[in-house]
Amino acid sequence: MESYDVAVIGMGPGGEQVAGTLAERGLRVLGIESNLLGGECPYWGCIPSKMMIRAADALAEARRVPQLAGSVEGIRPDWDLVARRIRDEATDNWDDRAAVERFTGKGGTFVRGKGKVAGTGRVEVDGVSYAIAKGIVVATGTRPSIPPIDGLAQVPFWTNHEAIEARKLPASLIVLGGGAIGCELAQVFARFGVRVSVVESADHLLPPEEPEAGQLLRSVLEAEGVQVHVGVSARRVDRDGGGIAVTVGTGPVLRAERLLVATGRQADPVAAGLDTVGVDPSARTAPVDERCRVADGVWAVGDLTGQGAFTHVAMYQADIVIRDILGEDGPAADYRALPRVTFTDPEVGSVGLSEQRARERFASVAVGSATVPSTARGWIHKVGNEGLVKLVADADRGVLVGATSMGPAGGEVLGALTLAVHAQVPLDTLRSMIYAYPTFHRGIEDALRDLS
Ligand SMILES: Cc1cc2nc3c(=O)[nH]c(=O)nc-3n(C[C@H](O)[C@H](O)[C@H](O)COP(=O)(O)OP(=O)(O)OC[C@H]3O[C@@H](n4cnc5c(N)ncnc54)[C@H](O)[C@@H]3O)c2cc1C
Ligand SMILES: NC(=O)c1ccc[n+]([C@@H]2O[C@H](COP(=O)([O-])OP(=O)(O)OC[C@H]3O[C@@H](n4cnc5c(N)ncnc54)[C@H](O)[C@@H]3O)[C@@H](O)[C@H]2O)c1
Repeated sequence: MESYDVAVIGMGPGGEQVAGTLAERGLRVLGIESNLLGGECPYWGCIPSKMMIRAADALAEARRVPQLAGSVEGIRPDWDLVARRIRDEATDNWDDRAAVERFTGKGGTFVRGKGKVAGTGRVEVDGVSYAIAKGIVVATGTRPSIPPIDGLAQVPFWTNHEAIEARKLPASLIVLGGGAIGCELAQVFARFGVRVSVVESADHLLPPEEPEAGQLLRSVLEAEGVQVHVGVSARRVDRDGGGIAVTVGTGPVLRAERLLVATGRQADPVAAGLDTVGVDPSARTAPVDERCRVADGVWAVGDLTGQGAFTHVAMYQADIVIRDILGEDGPAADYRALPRVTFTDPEVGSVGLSEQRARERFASVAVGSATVPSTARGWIHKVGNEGLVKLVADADRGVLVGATSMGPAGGEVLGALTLAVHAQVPLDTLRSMIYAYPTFHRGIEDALRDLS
């Protein structure tokens, strides 16, 4: 039986980081990936979707020119340019040769296949066993979660994979799920001329975020022609000629050429063999401690851990696991100041707790907010200036425990708020600092004044 120091099962952003770094540090590392080395983020997630968003935002900015600067003749969206950029620049036509060479160049051994933990110190890849001396790291990510809606299994639909791979856009699209994927892609496709409807079962878009943000995003999308249905679930799905019909609650039947299902993700700890090292077979995610340990000699990172399905979480956890395997000191995982950004226009950035979550946790909560158009920079920006800053403080300790920054560059403004929550900067310190004029981040100062 071949033996290695470390096996990494699943080579998305989390697994790739662990495997590559440990190989560079001289360990004998076996990297196992059933699909493409790099995972969702570079091939069907963050990177190609943000390229799509970049293109859609360029169109939106061009359409704003008449209100600010004159006229732009003949804006003609051309999806072919985006589809080609995704093939040529982002995904190498979904070929991971360069990533595999990067990993083997660091000294790692790569095997393509389905891996699983087979008890302590052992992994199996498609029936072949390997002995693992120091540690097994499981980073198998998630796959789309498909809701049990009558008729859905009988019709063709897109998940993020088909949406990212699209060479040609449909004339119309129903998006099931108004979360991060649903909202980002709905806006992209609408800006390229697709008639888009979004169906979200929660009572506002982006349900984990502040309701104000979800409501504002809804009005922005509607102003761009997207039909938004919130607080209703799809009851059934049927074929409708060459397209799809979705019956929403007791209400309308939506019809479109295509359906995109973006209703969340699911992990599978048992498929990764984690039950063989003591994980409850009914667990929906891999239970990890503050060092991402699952059991003796077994770690998990990334979406599989359920600590936030973001590339930056996978990479943050990867660094913790690398240190733990190498026996190096360093801080344990701390998710209090976990930032997330939905890259719609306006961007919706948030960190830490929402007001509701904070009220569940702390006796005395203060909130303050400011709208972007009411700031000097927002007013100057004019068209496309929708947004807000909302702060949530634990009033007893006088520190921020959560914040939202929505607006143009909302994800960038979030940086200052993430630092404040992470470092527990006293509110008085935040109030006494100087905010450059006229920046979007001056909205933070206005919201601090509003805290009560
Ligand atoms: C459309 C979209 C846009 C996104 N945008 C952003 C964004 O802007 N910012 C952000 O932070 N996050 C974004 N995300 C989320 C981000 O892609 C994920 O959080 C990240 O990829 C998770 O990394 P991971 O390493 O946990 O798993 P994954 O990237 O899911 O990788 C897991 C890998 O494991 C492999 N695998 C699974 N089972 C096995 C097995 N048994 N054996 C071998 N290999 C296996 C899979 O093939 C896969 O390659 C986006 C996601 C999507 C879908
Ligand atoms: N910018 C980013 O960082 C970014 C972008 C895209 C995705 N992601 C990550 O990928 C994950 C998956 O994205 P997602 O959008 O699929 O999941 P999500 O959990 O963010 O959103 C899914 C949405 O679908 C809704 N929903 C569930 N069942 C439904 C049904 N039957 N009918 C109507 N609505 C239903 C949920 O209420 C939820 O709002 C995200 O949670 C996020 O962590 C991140």
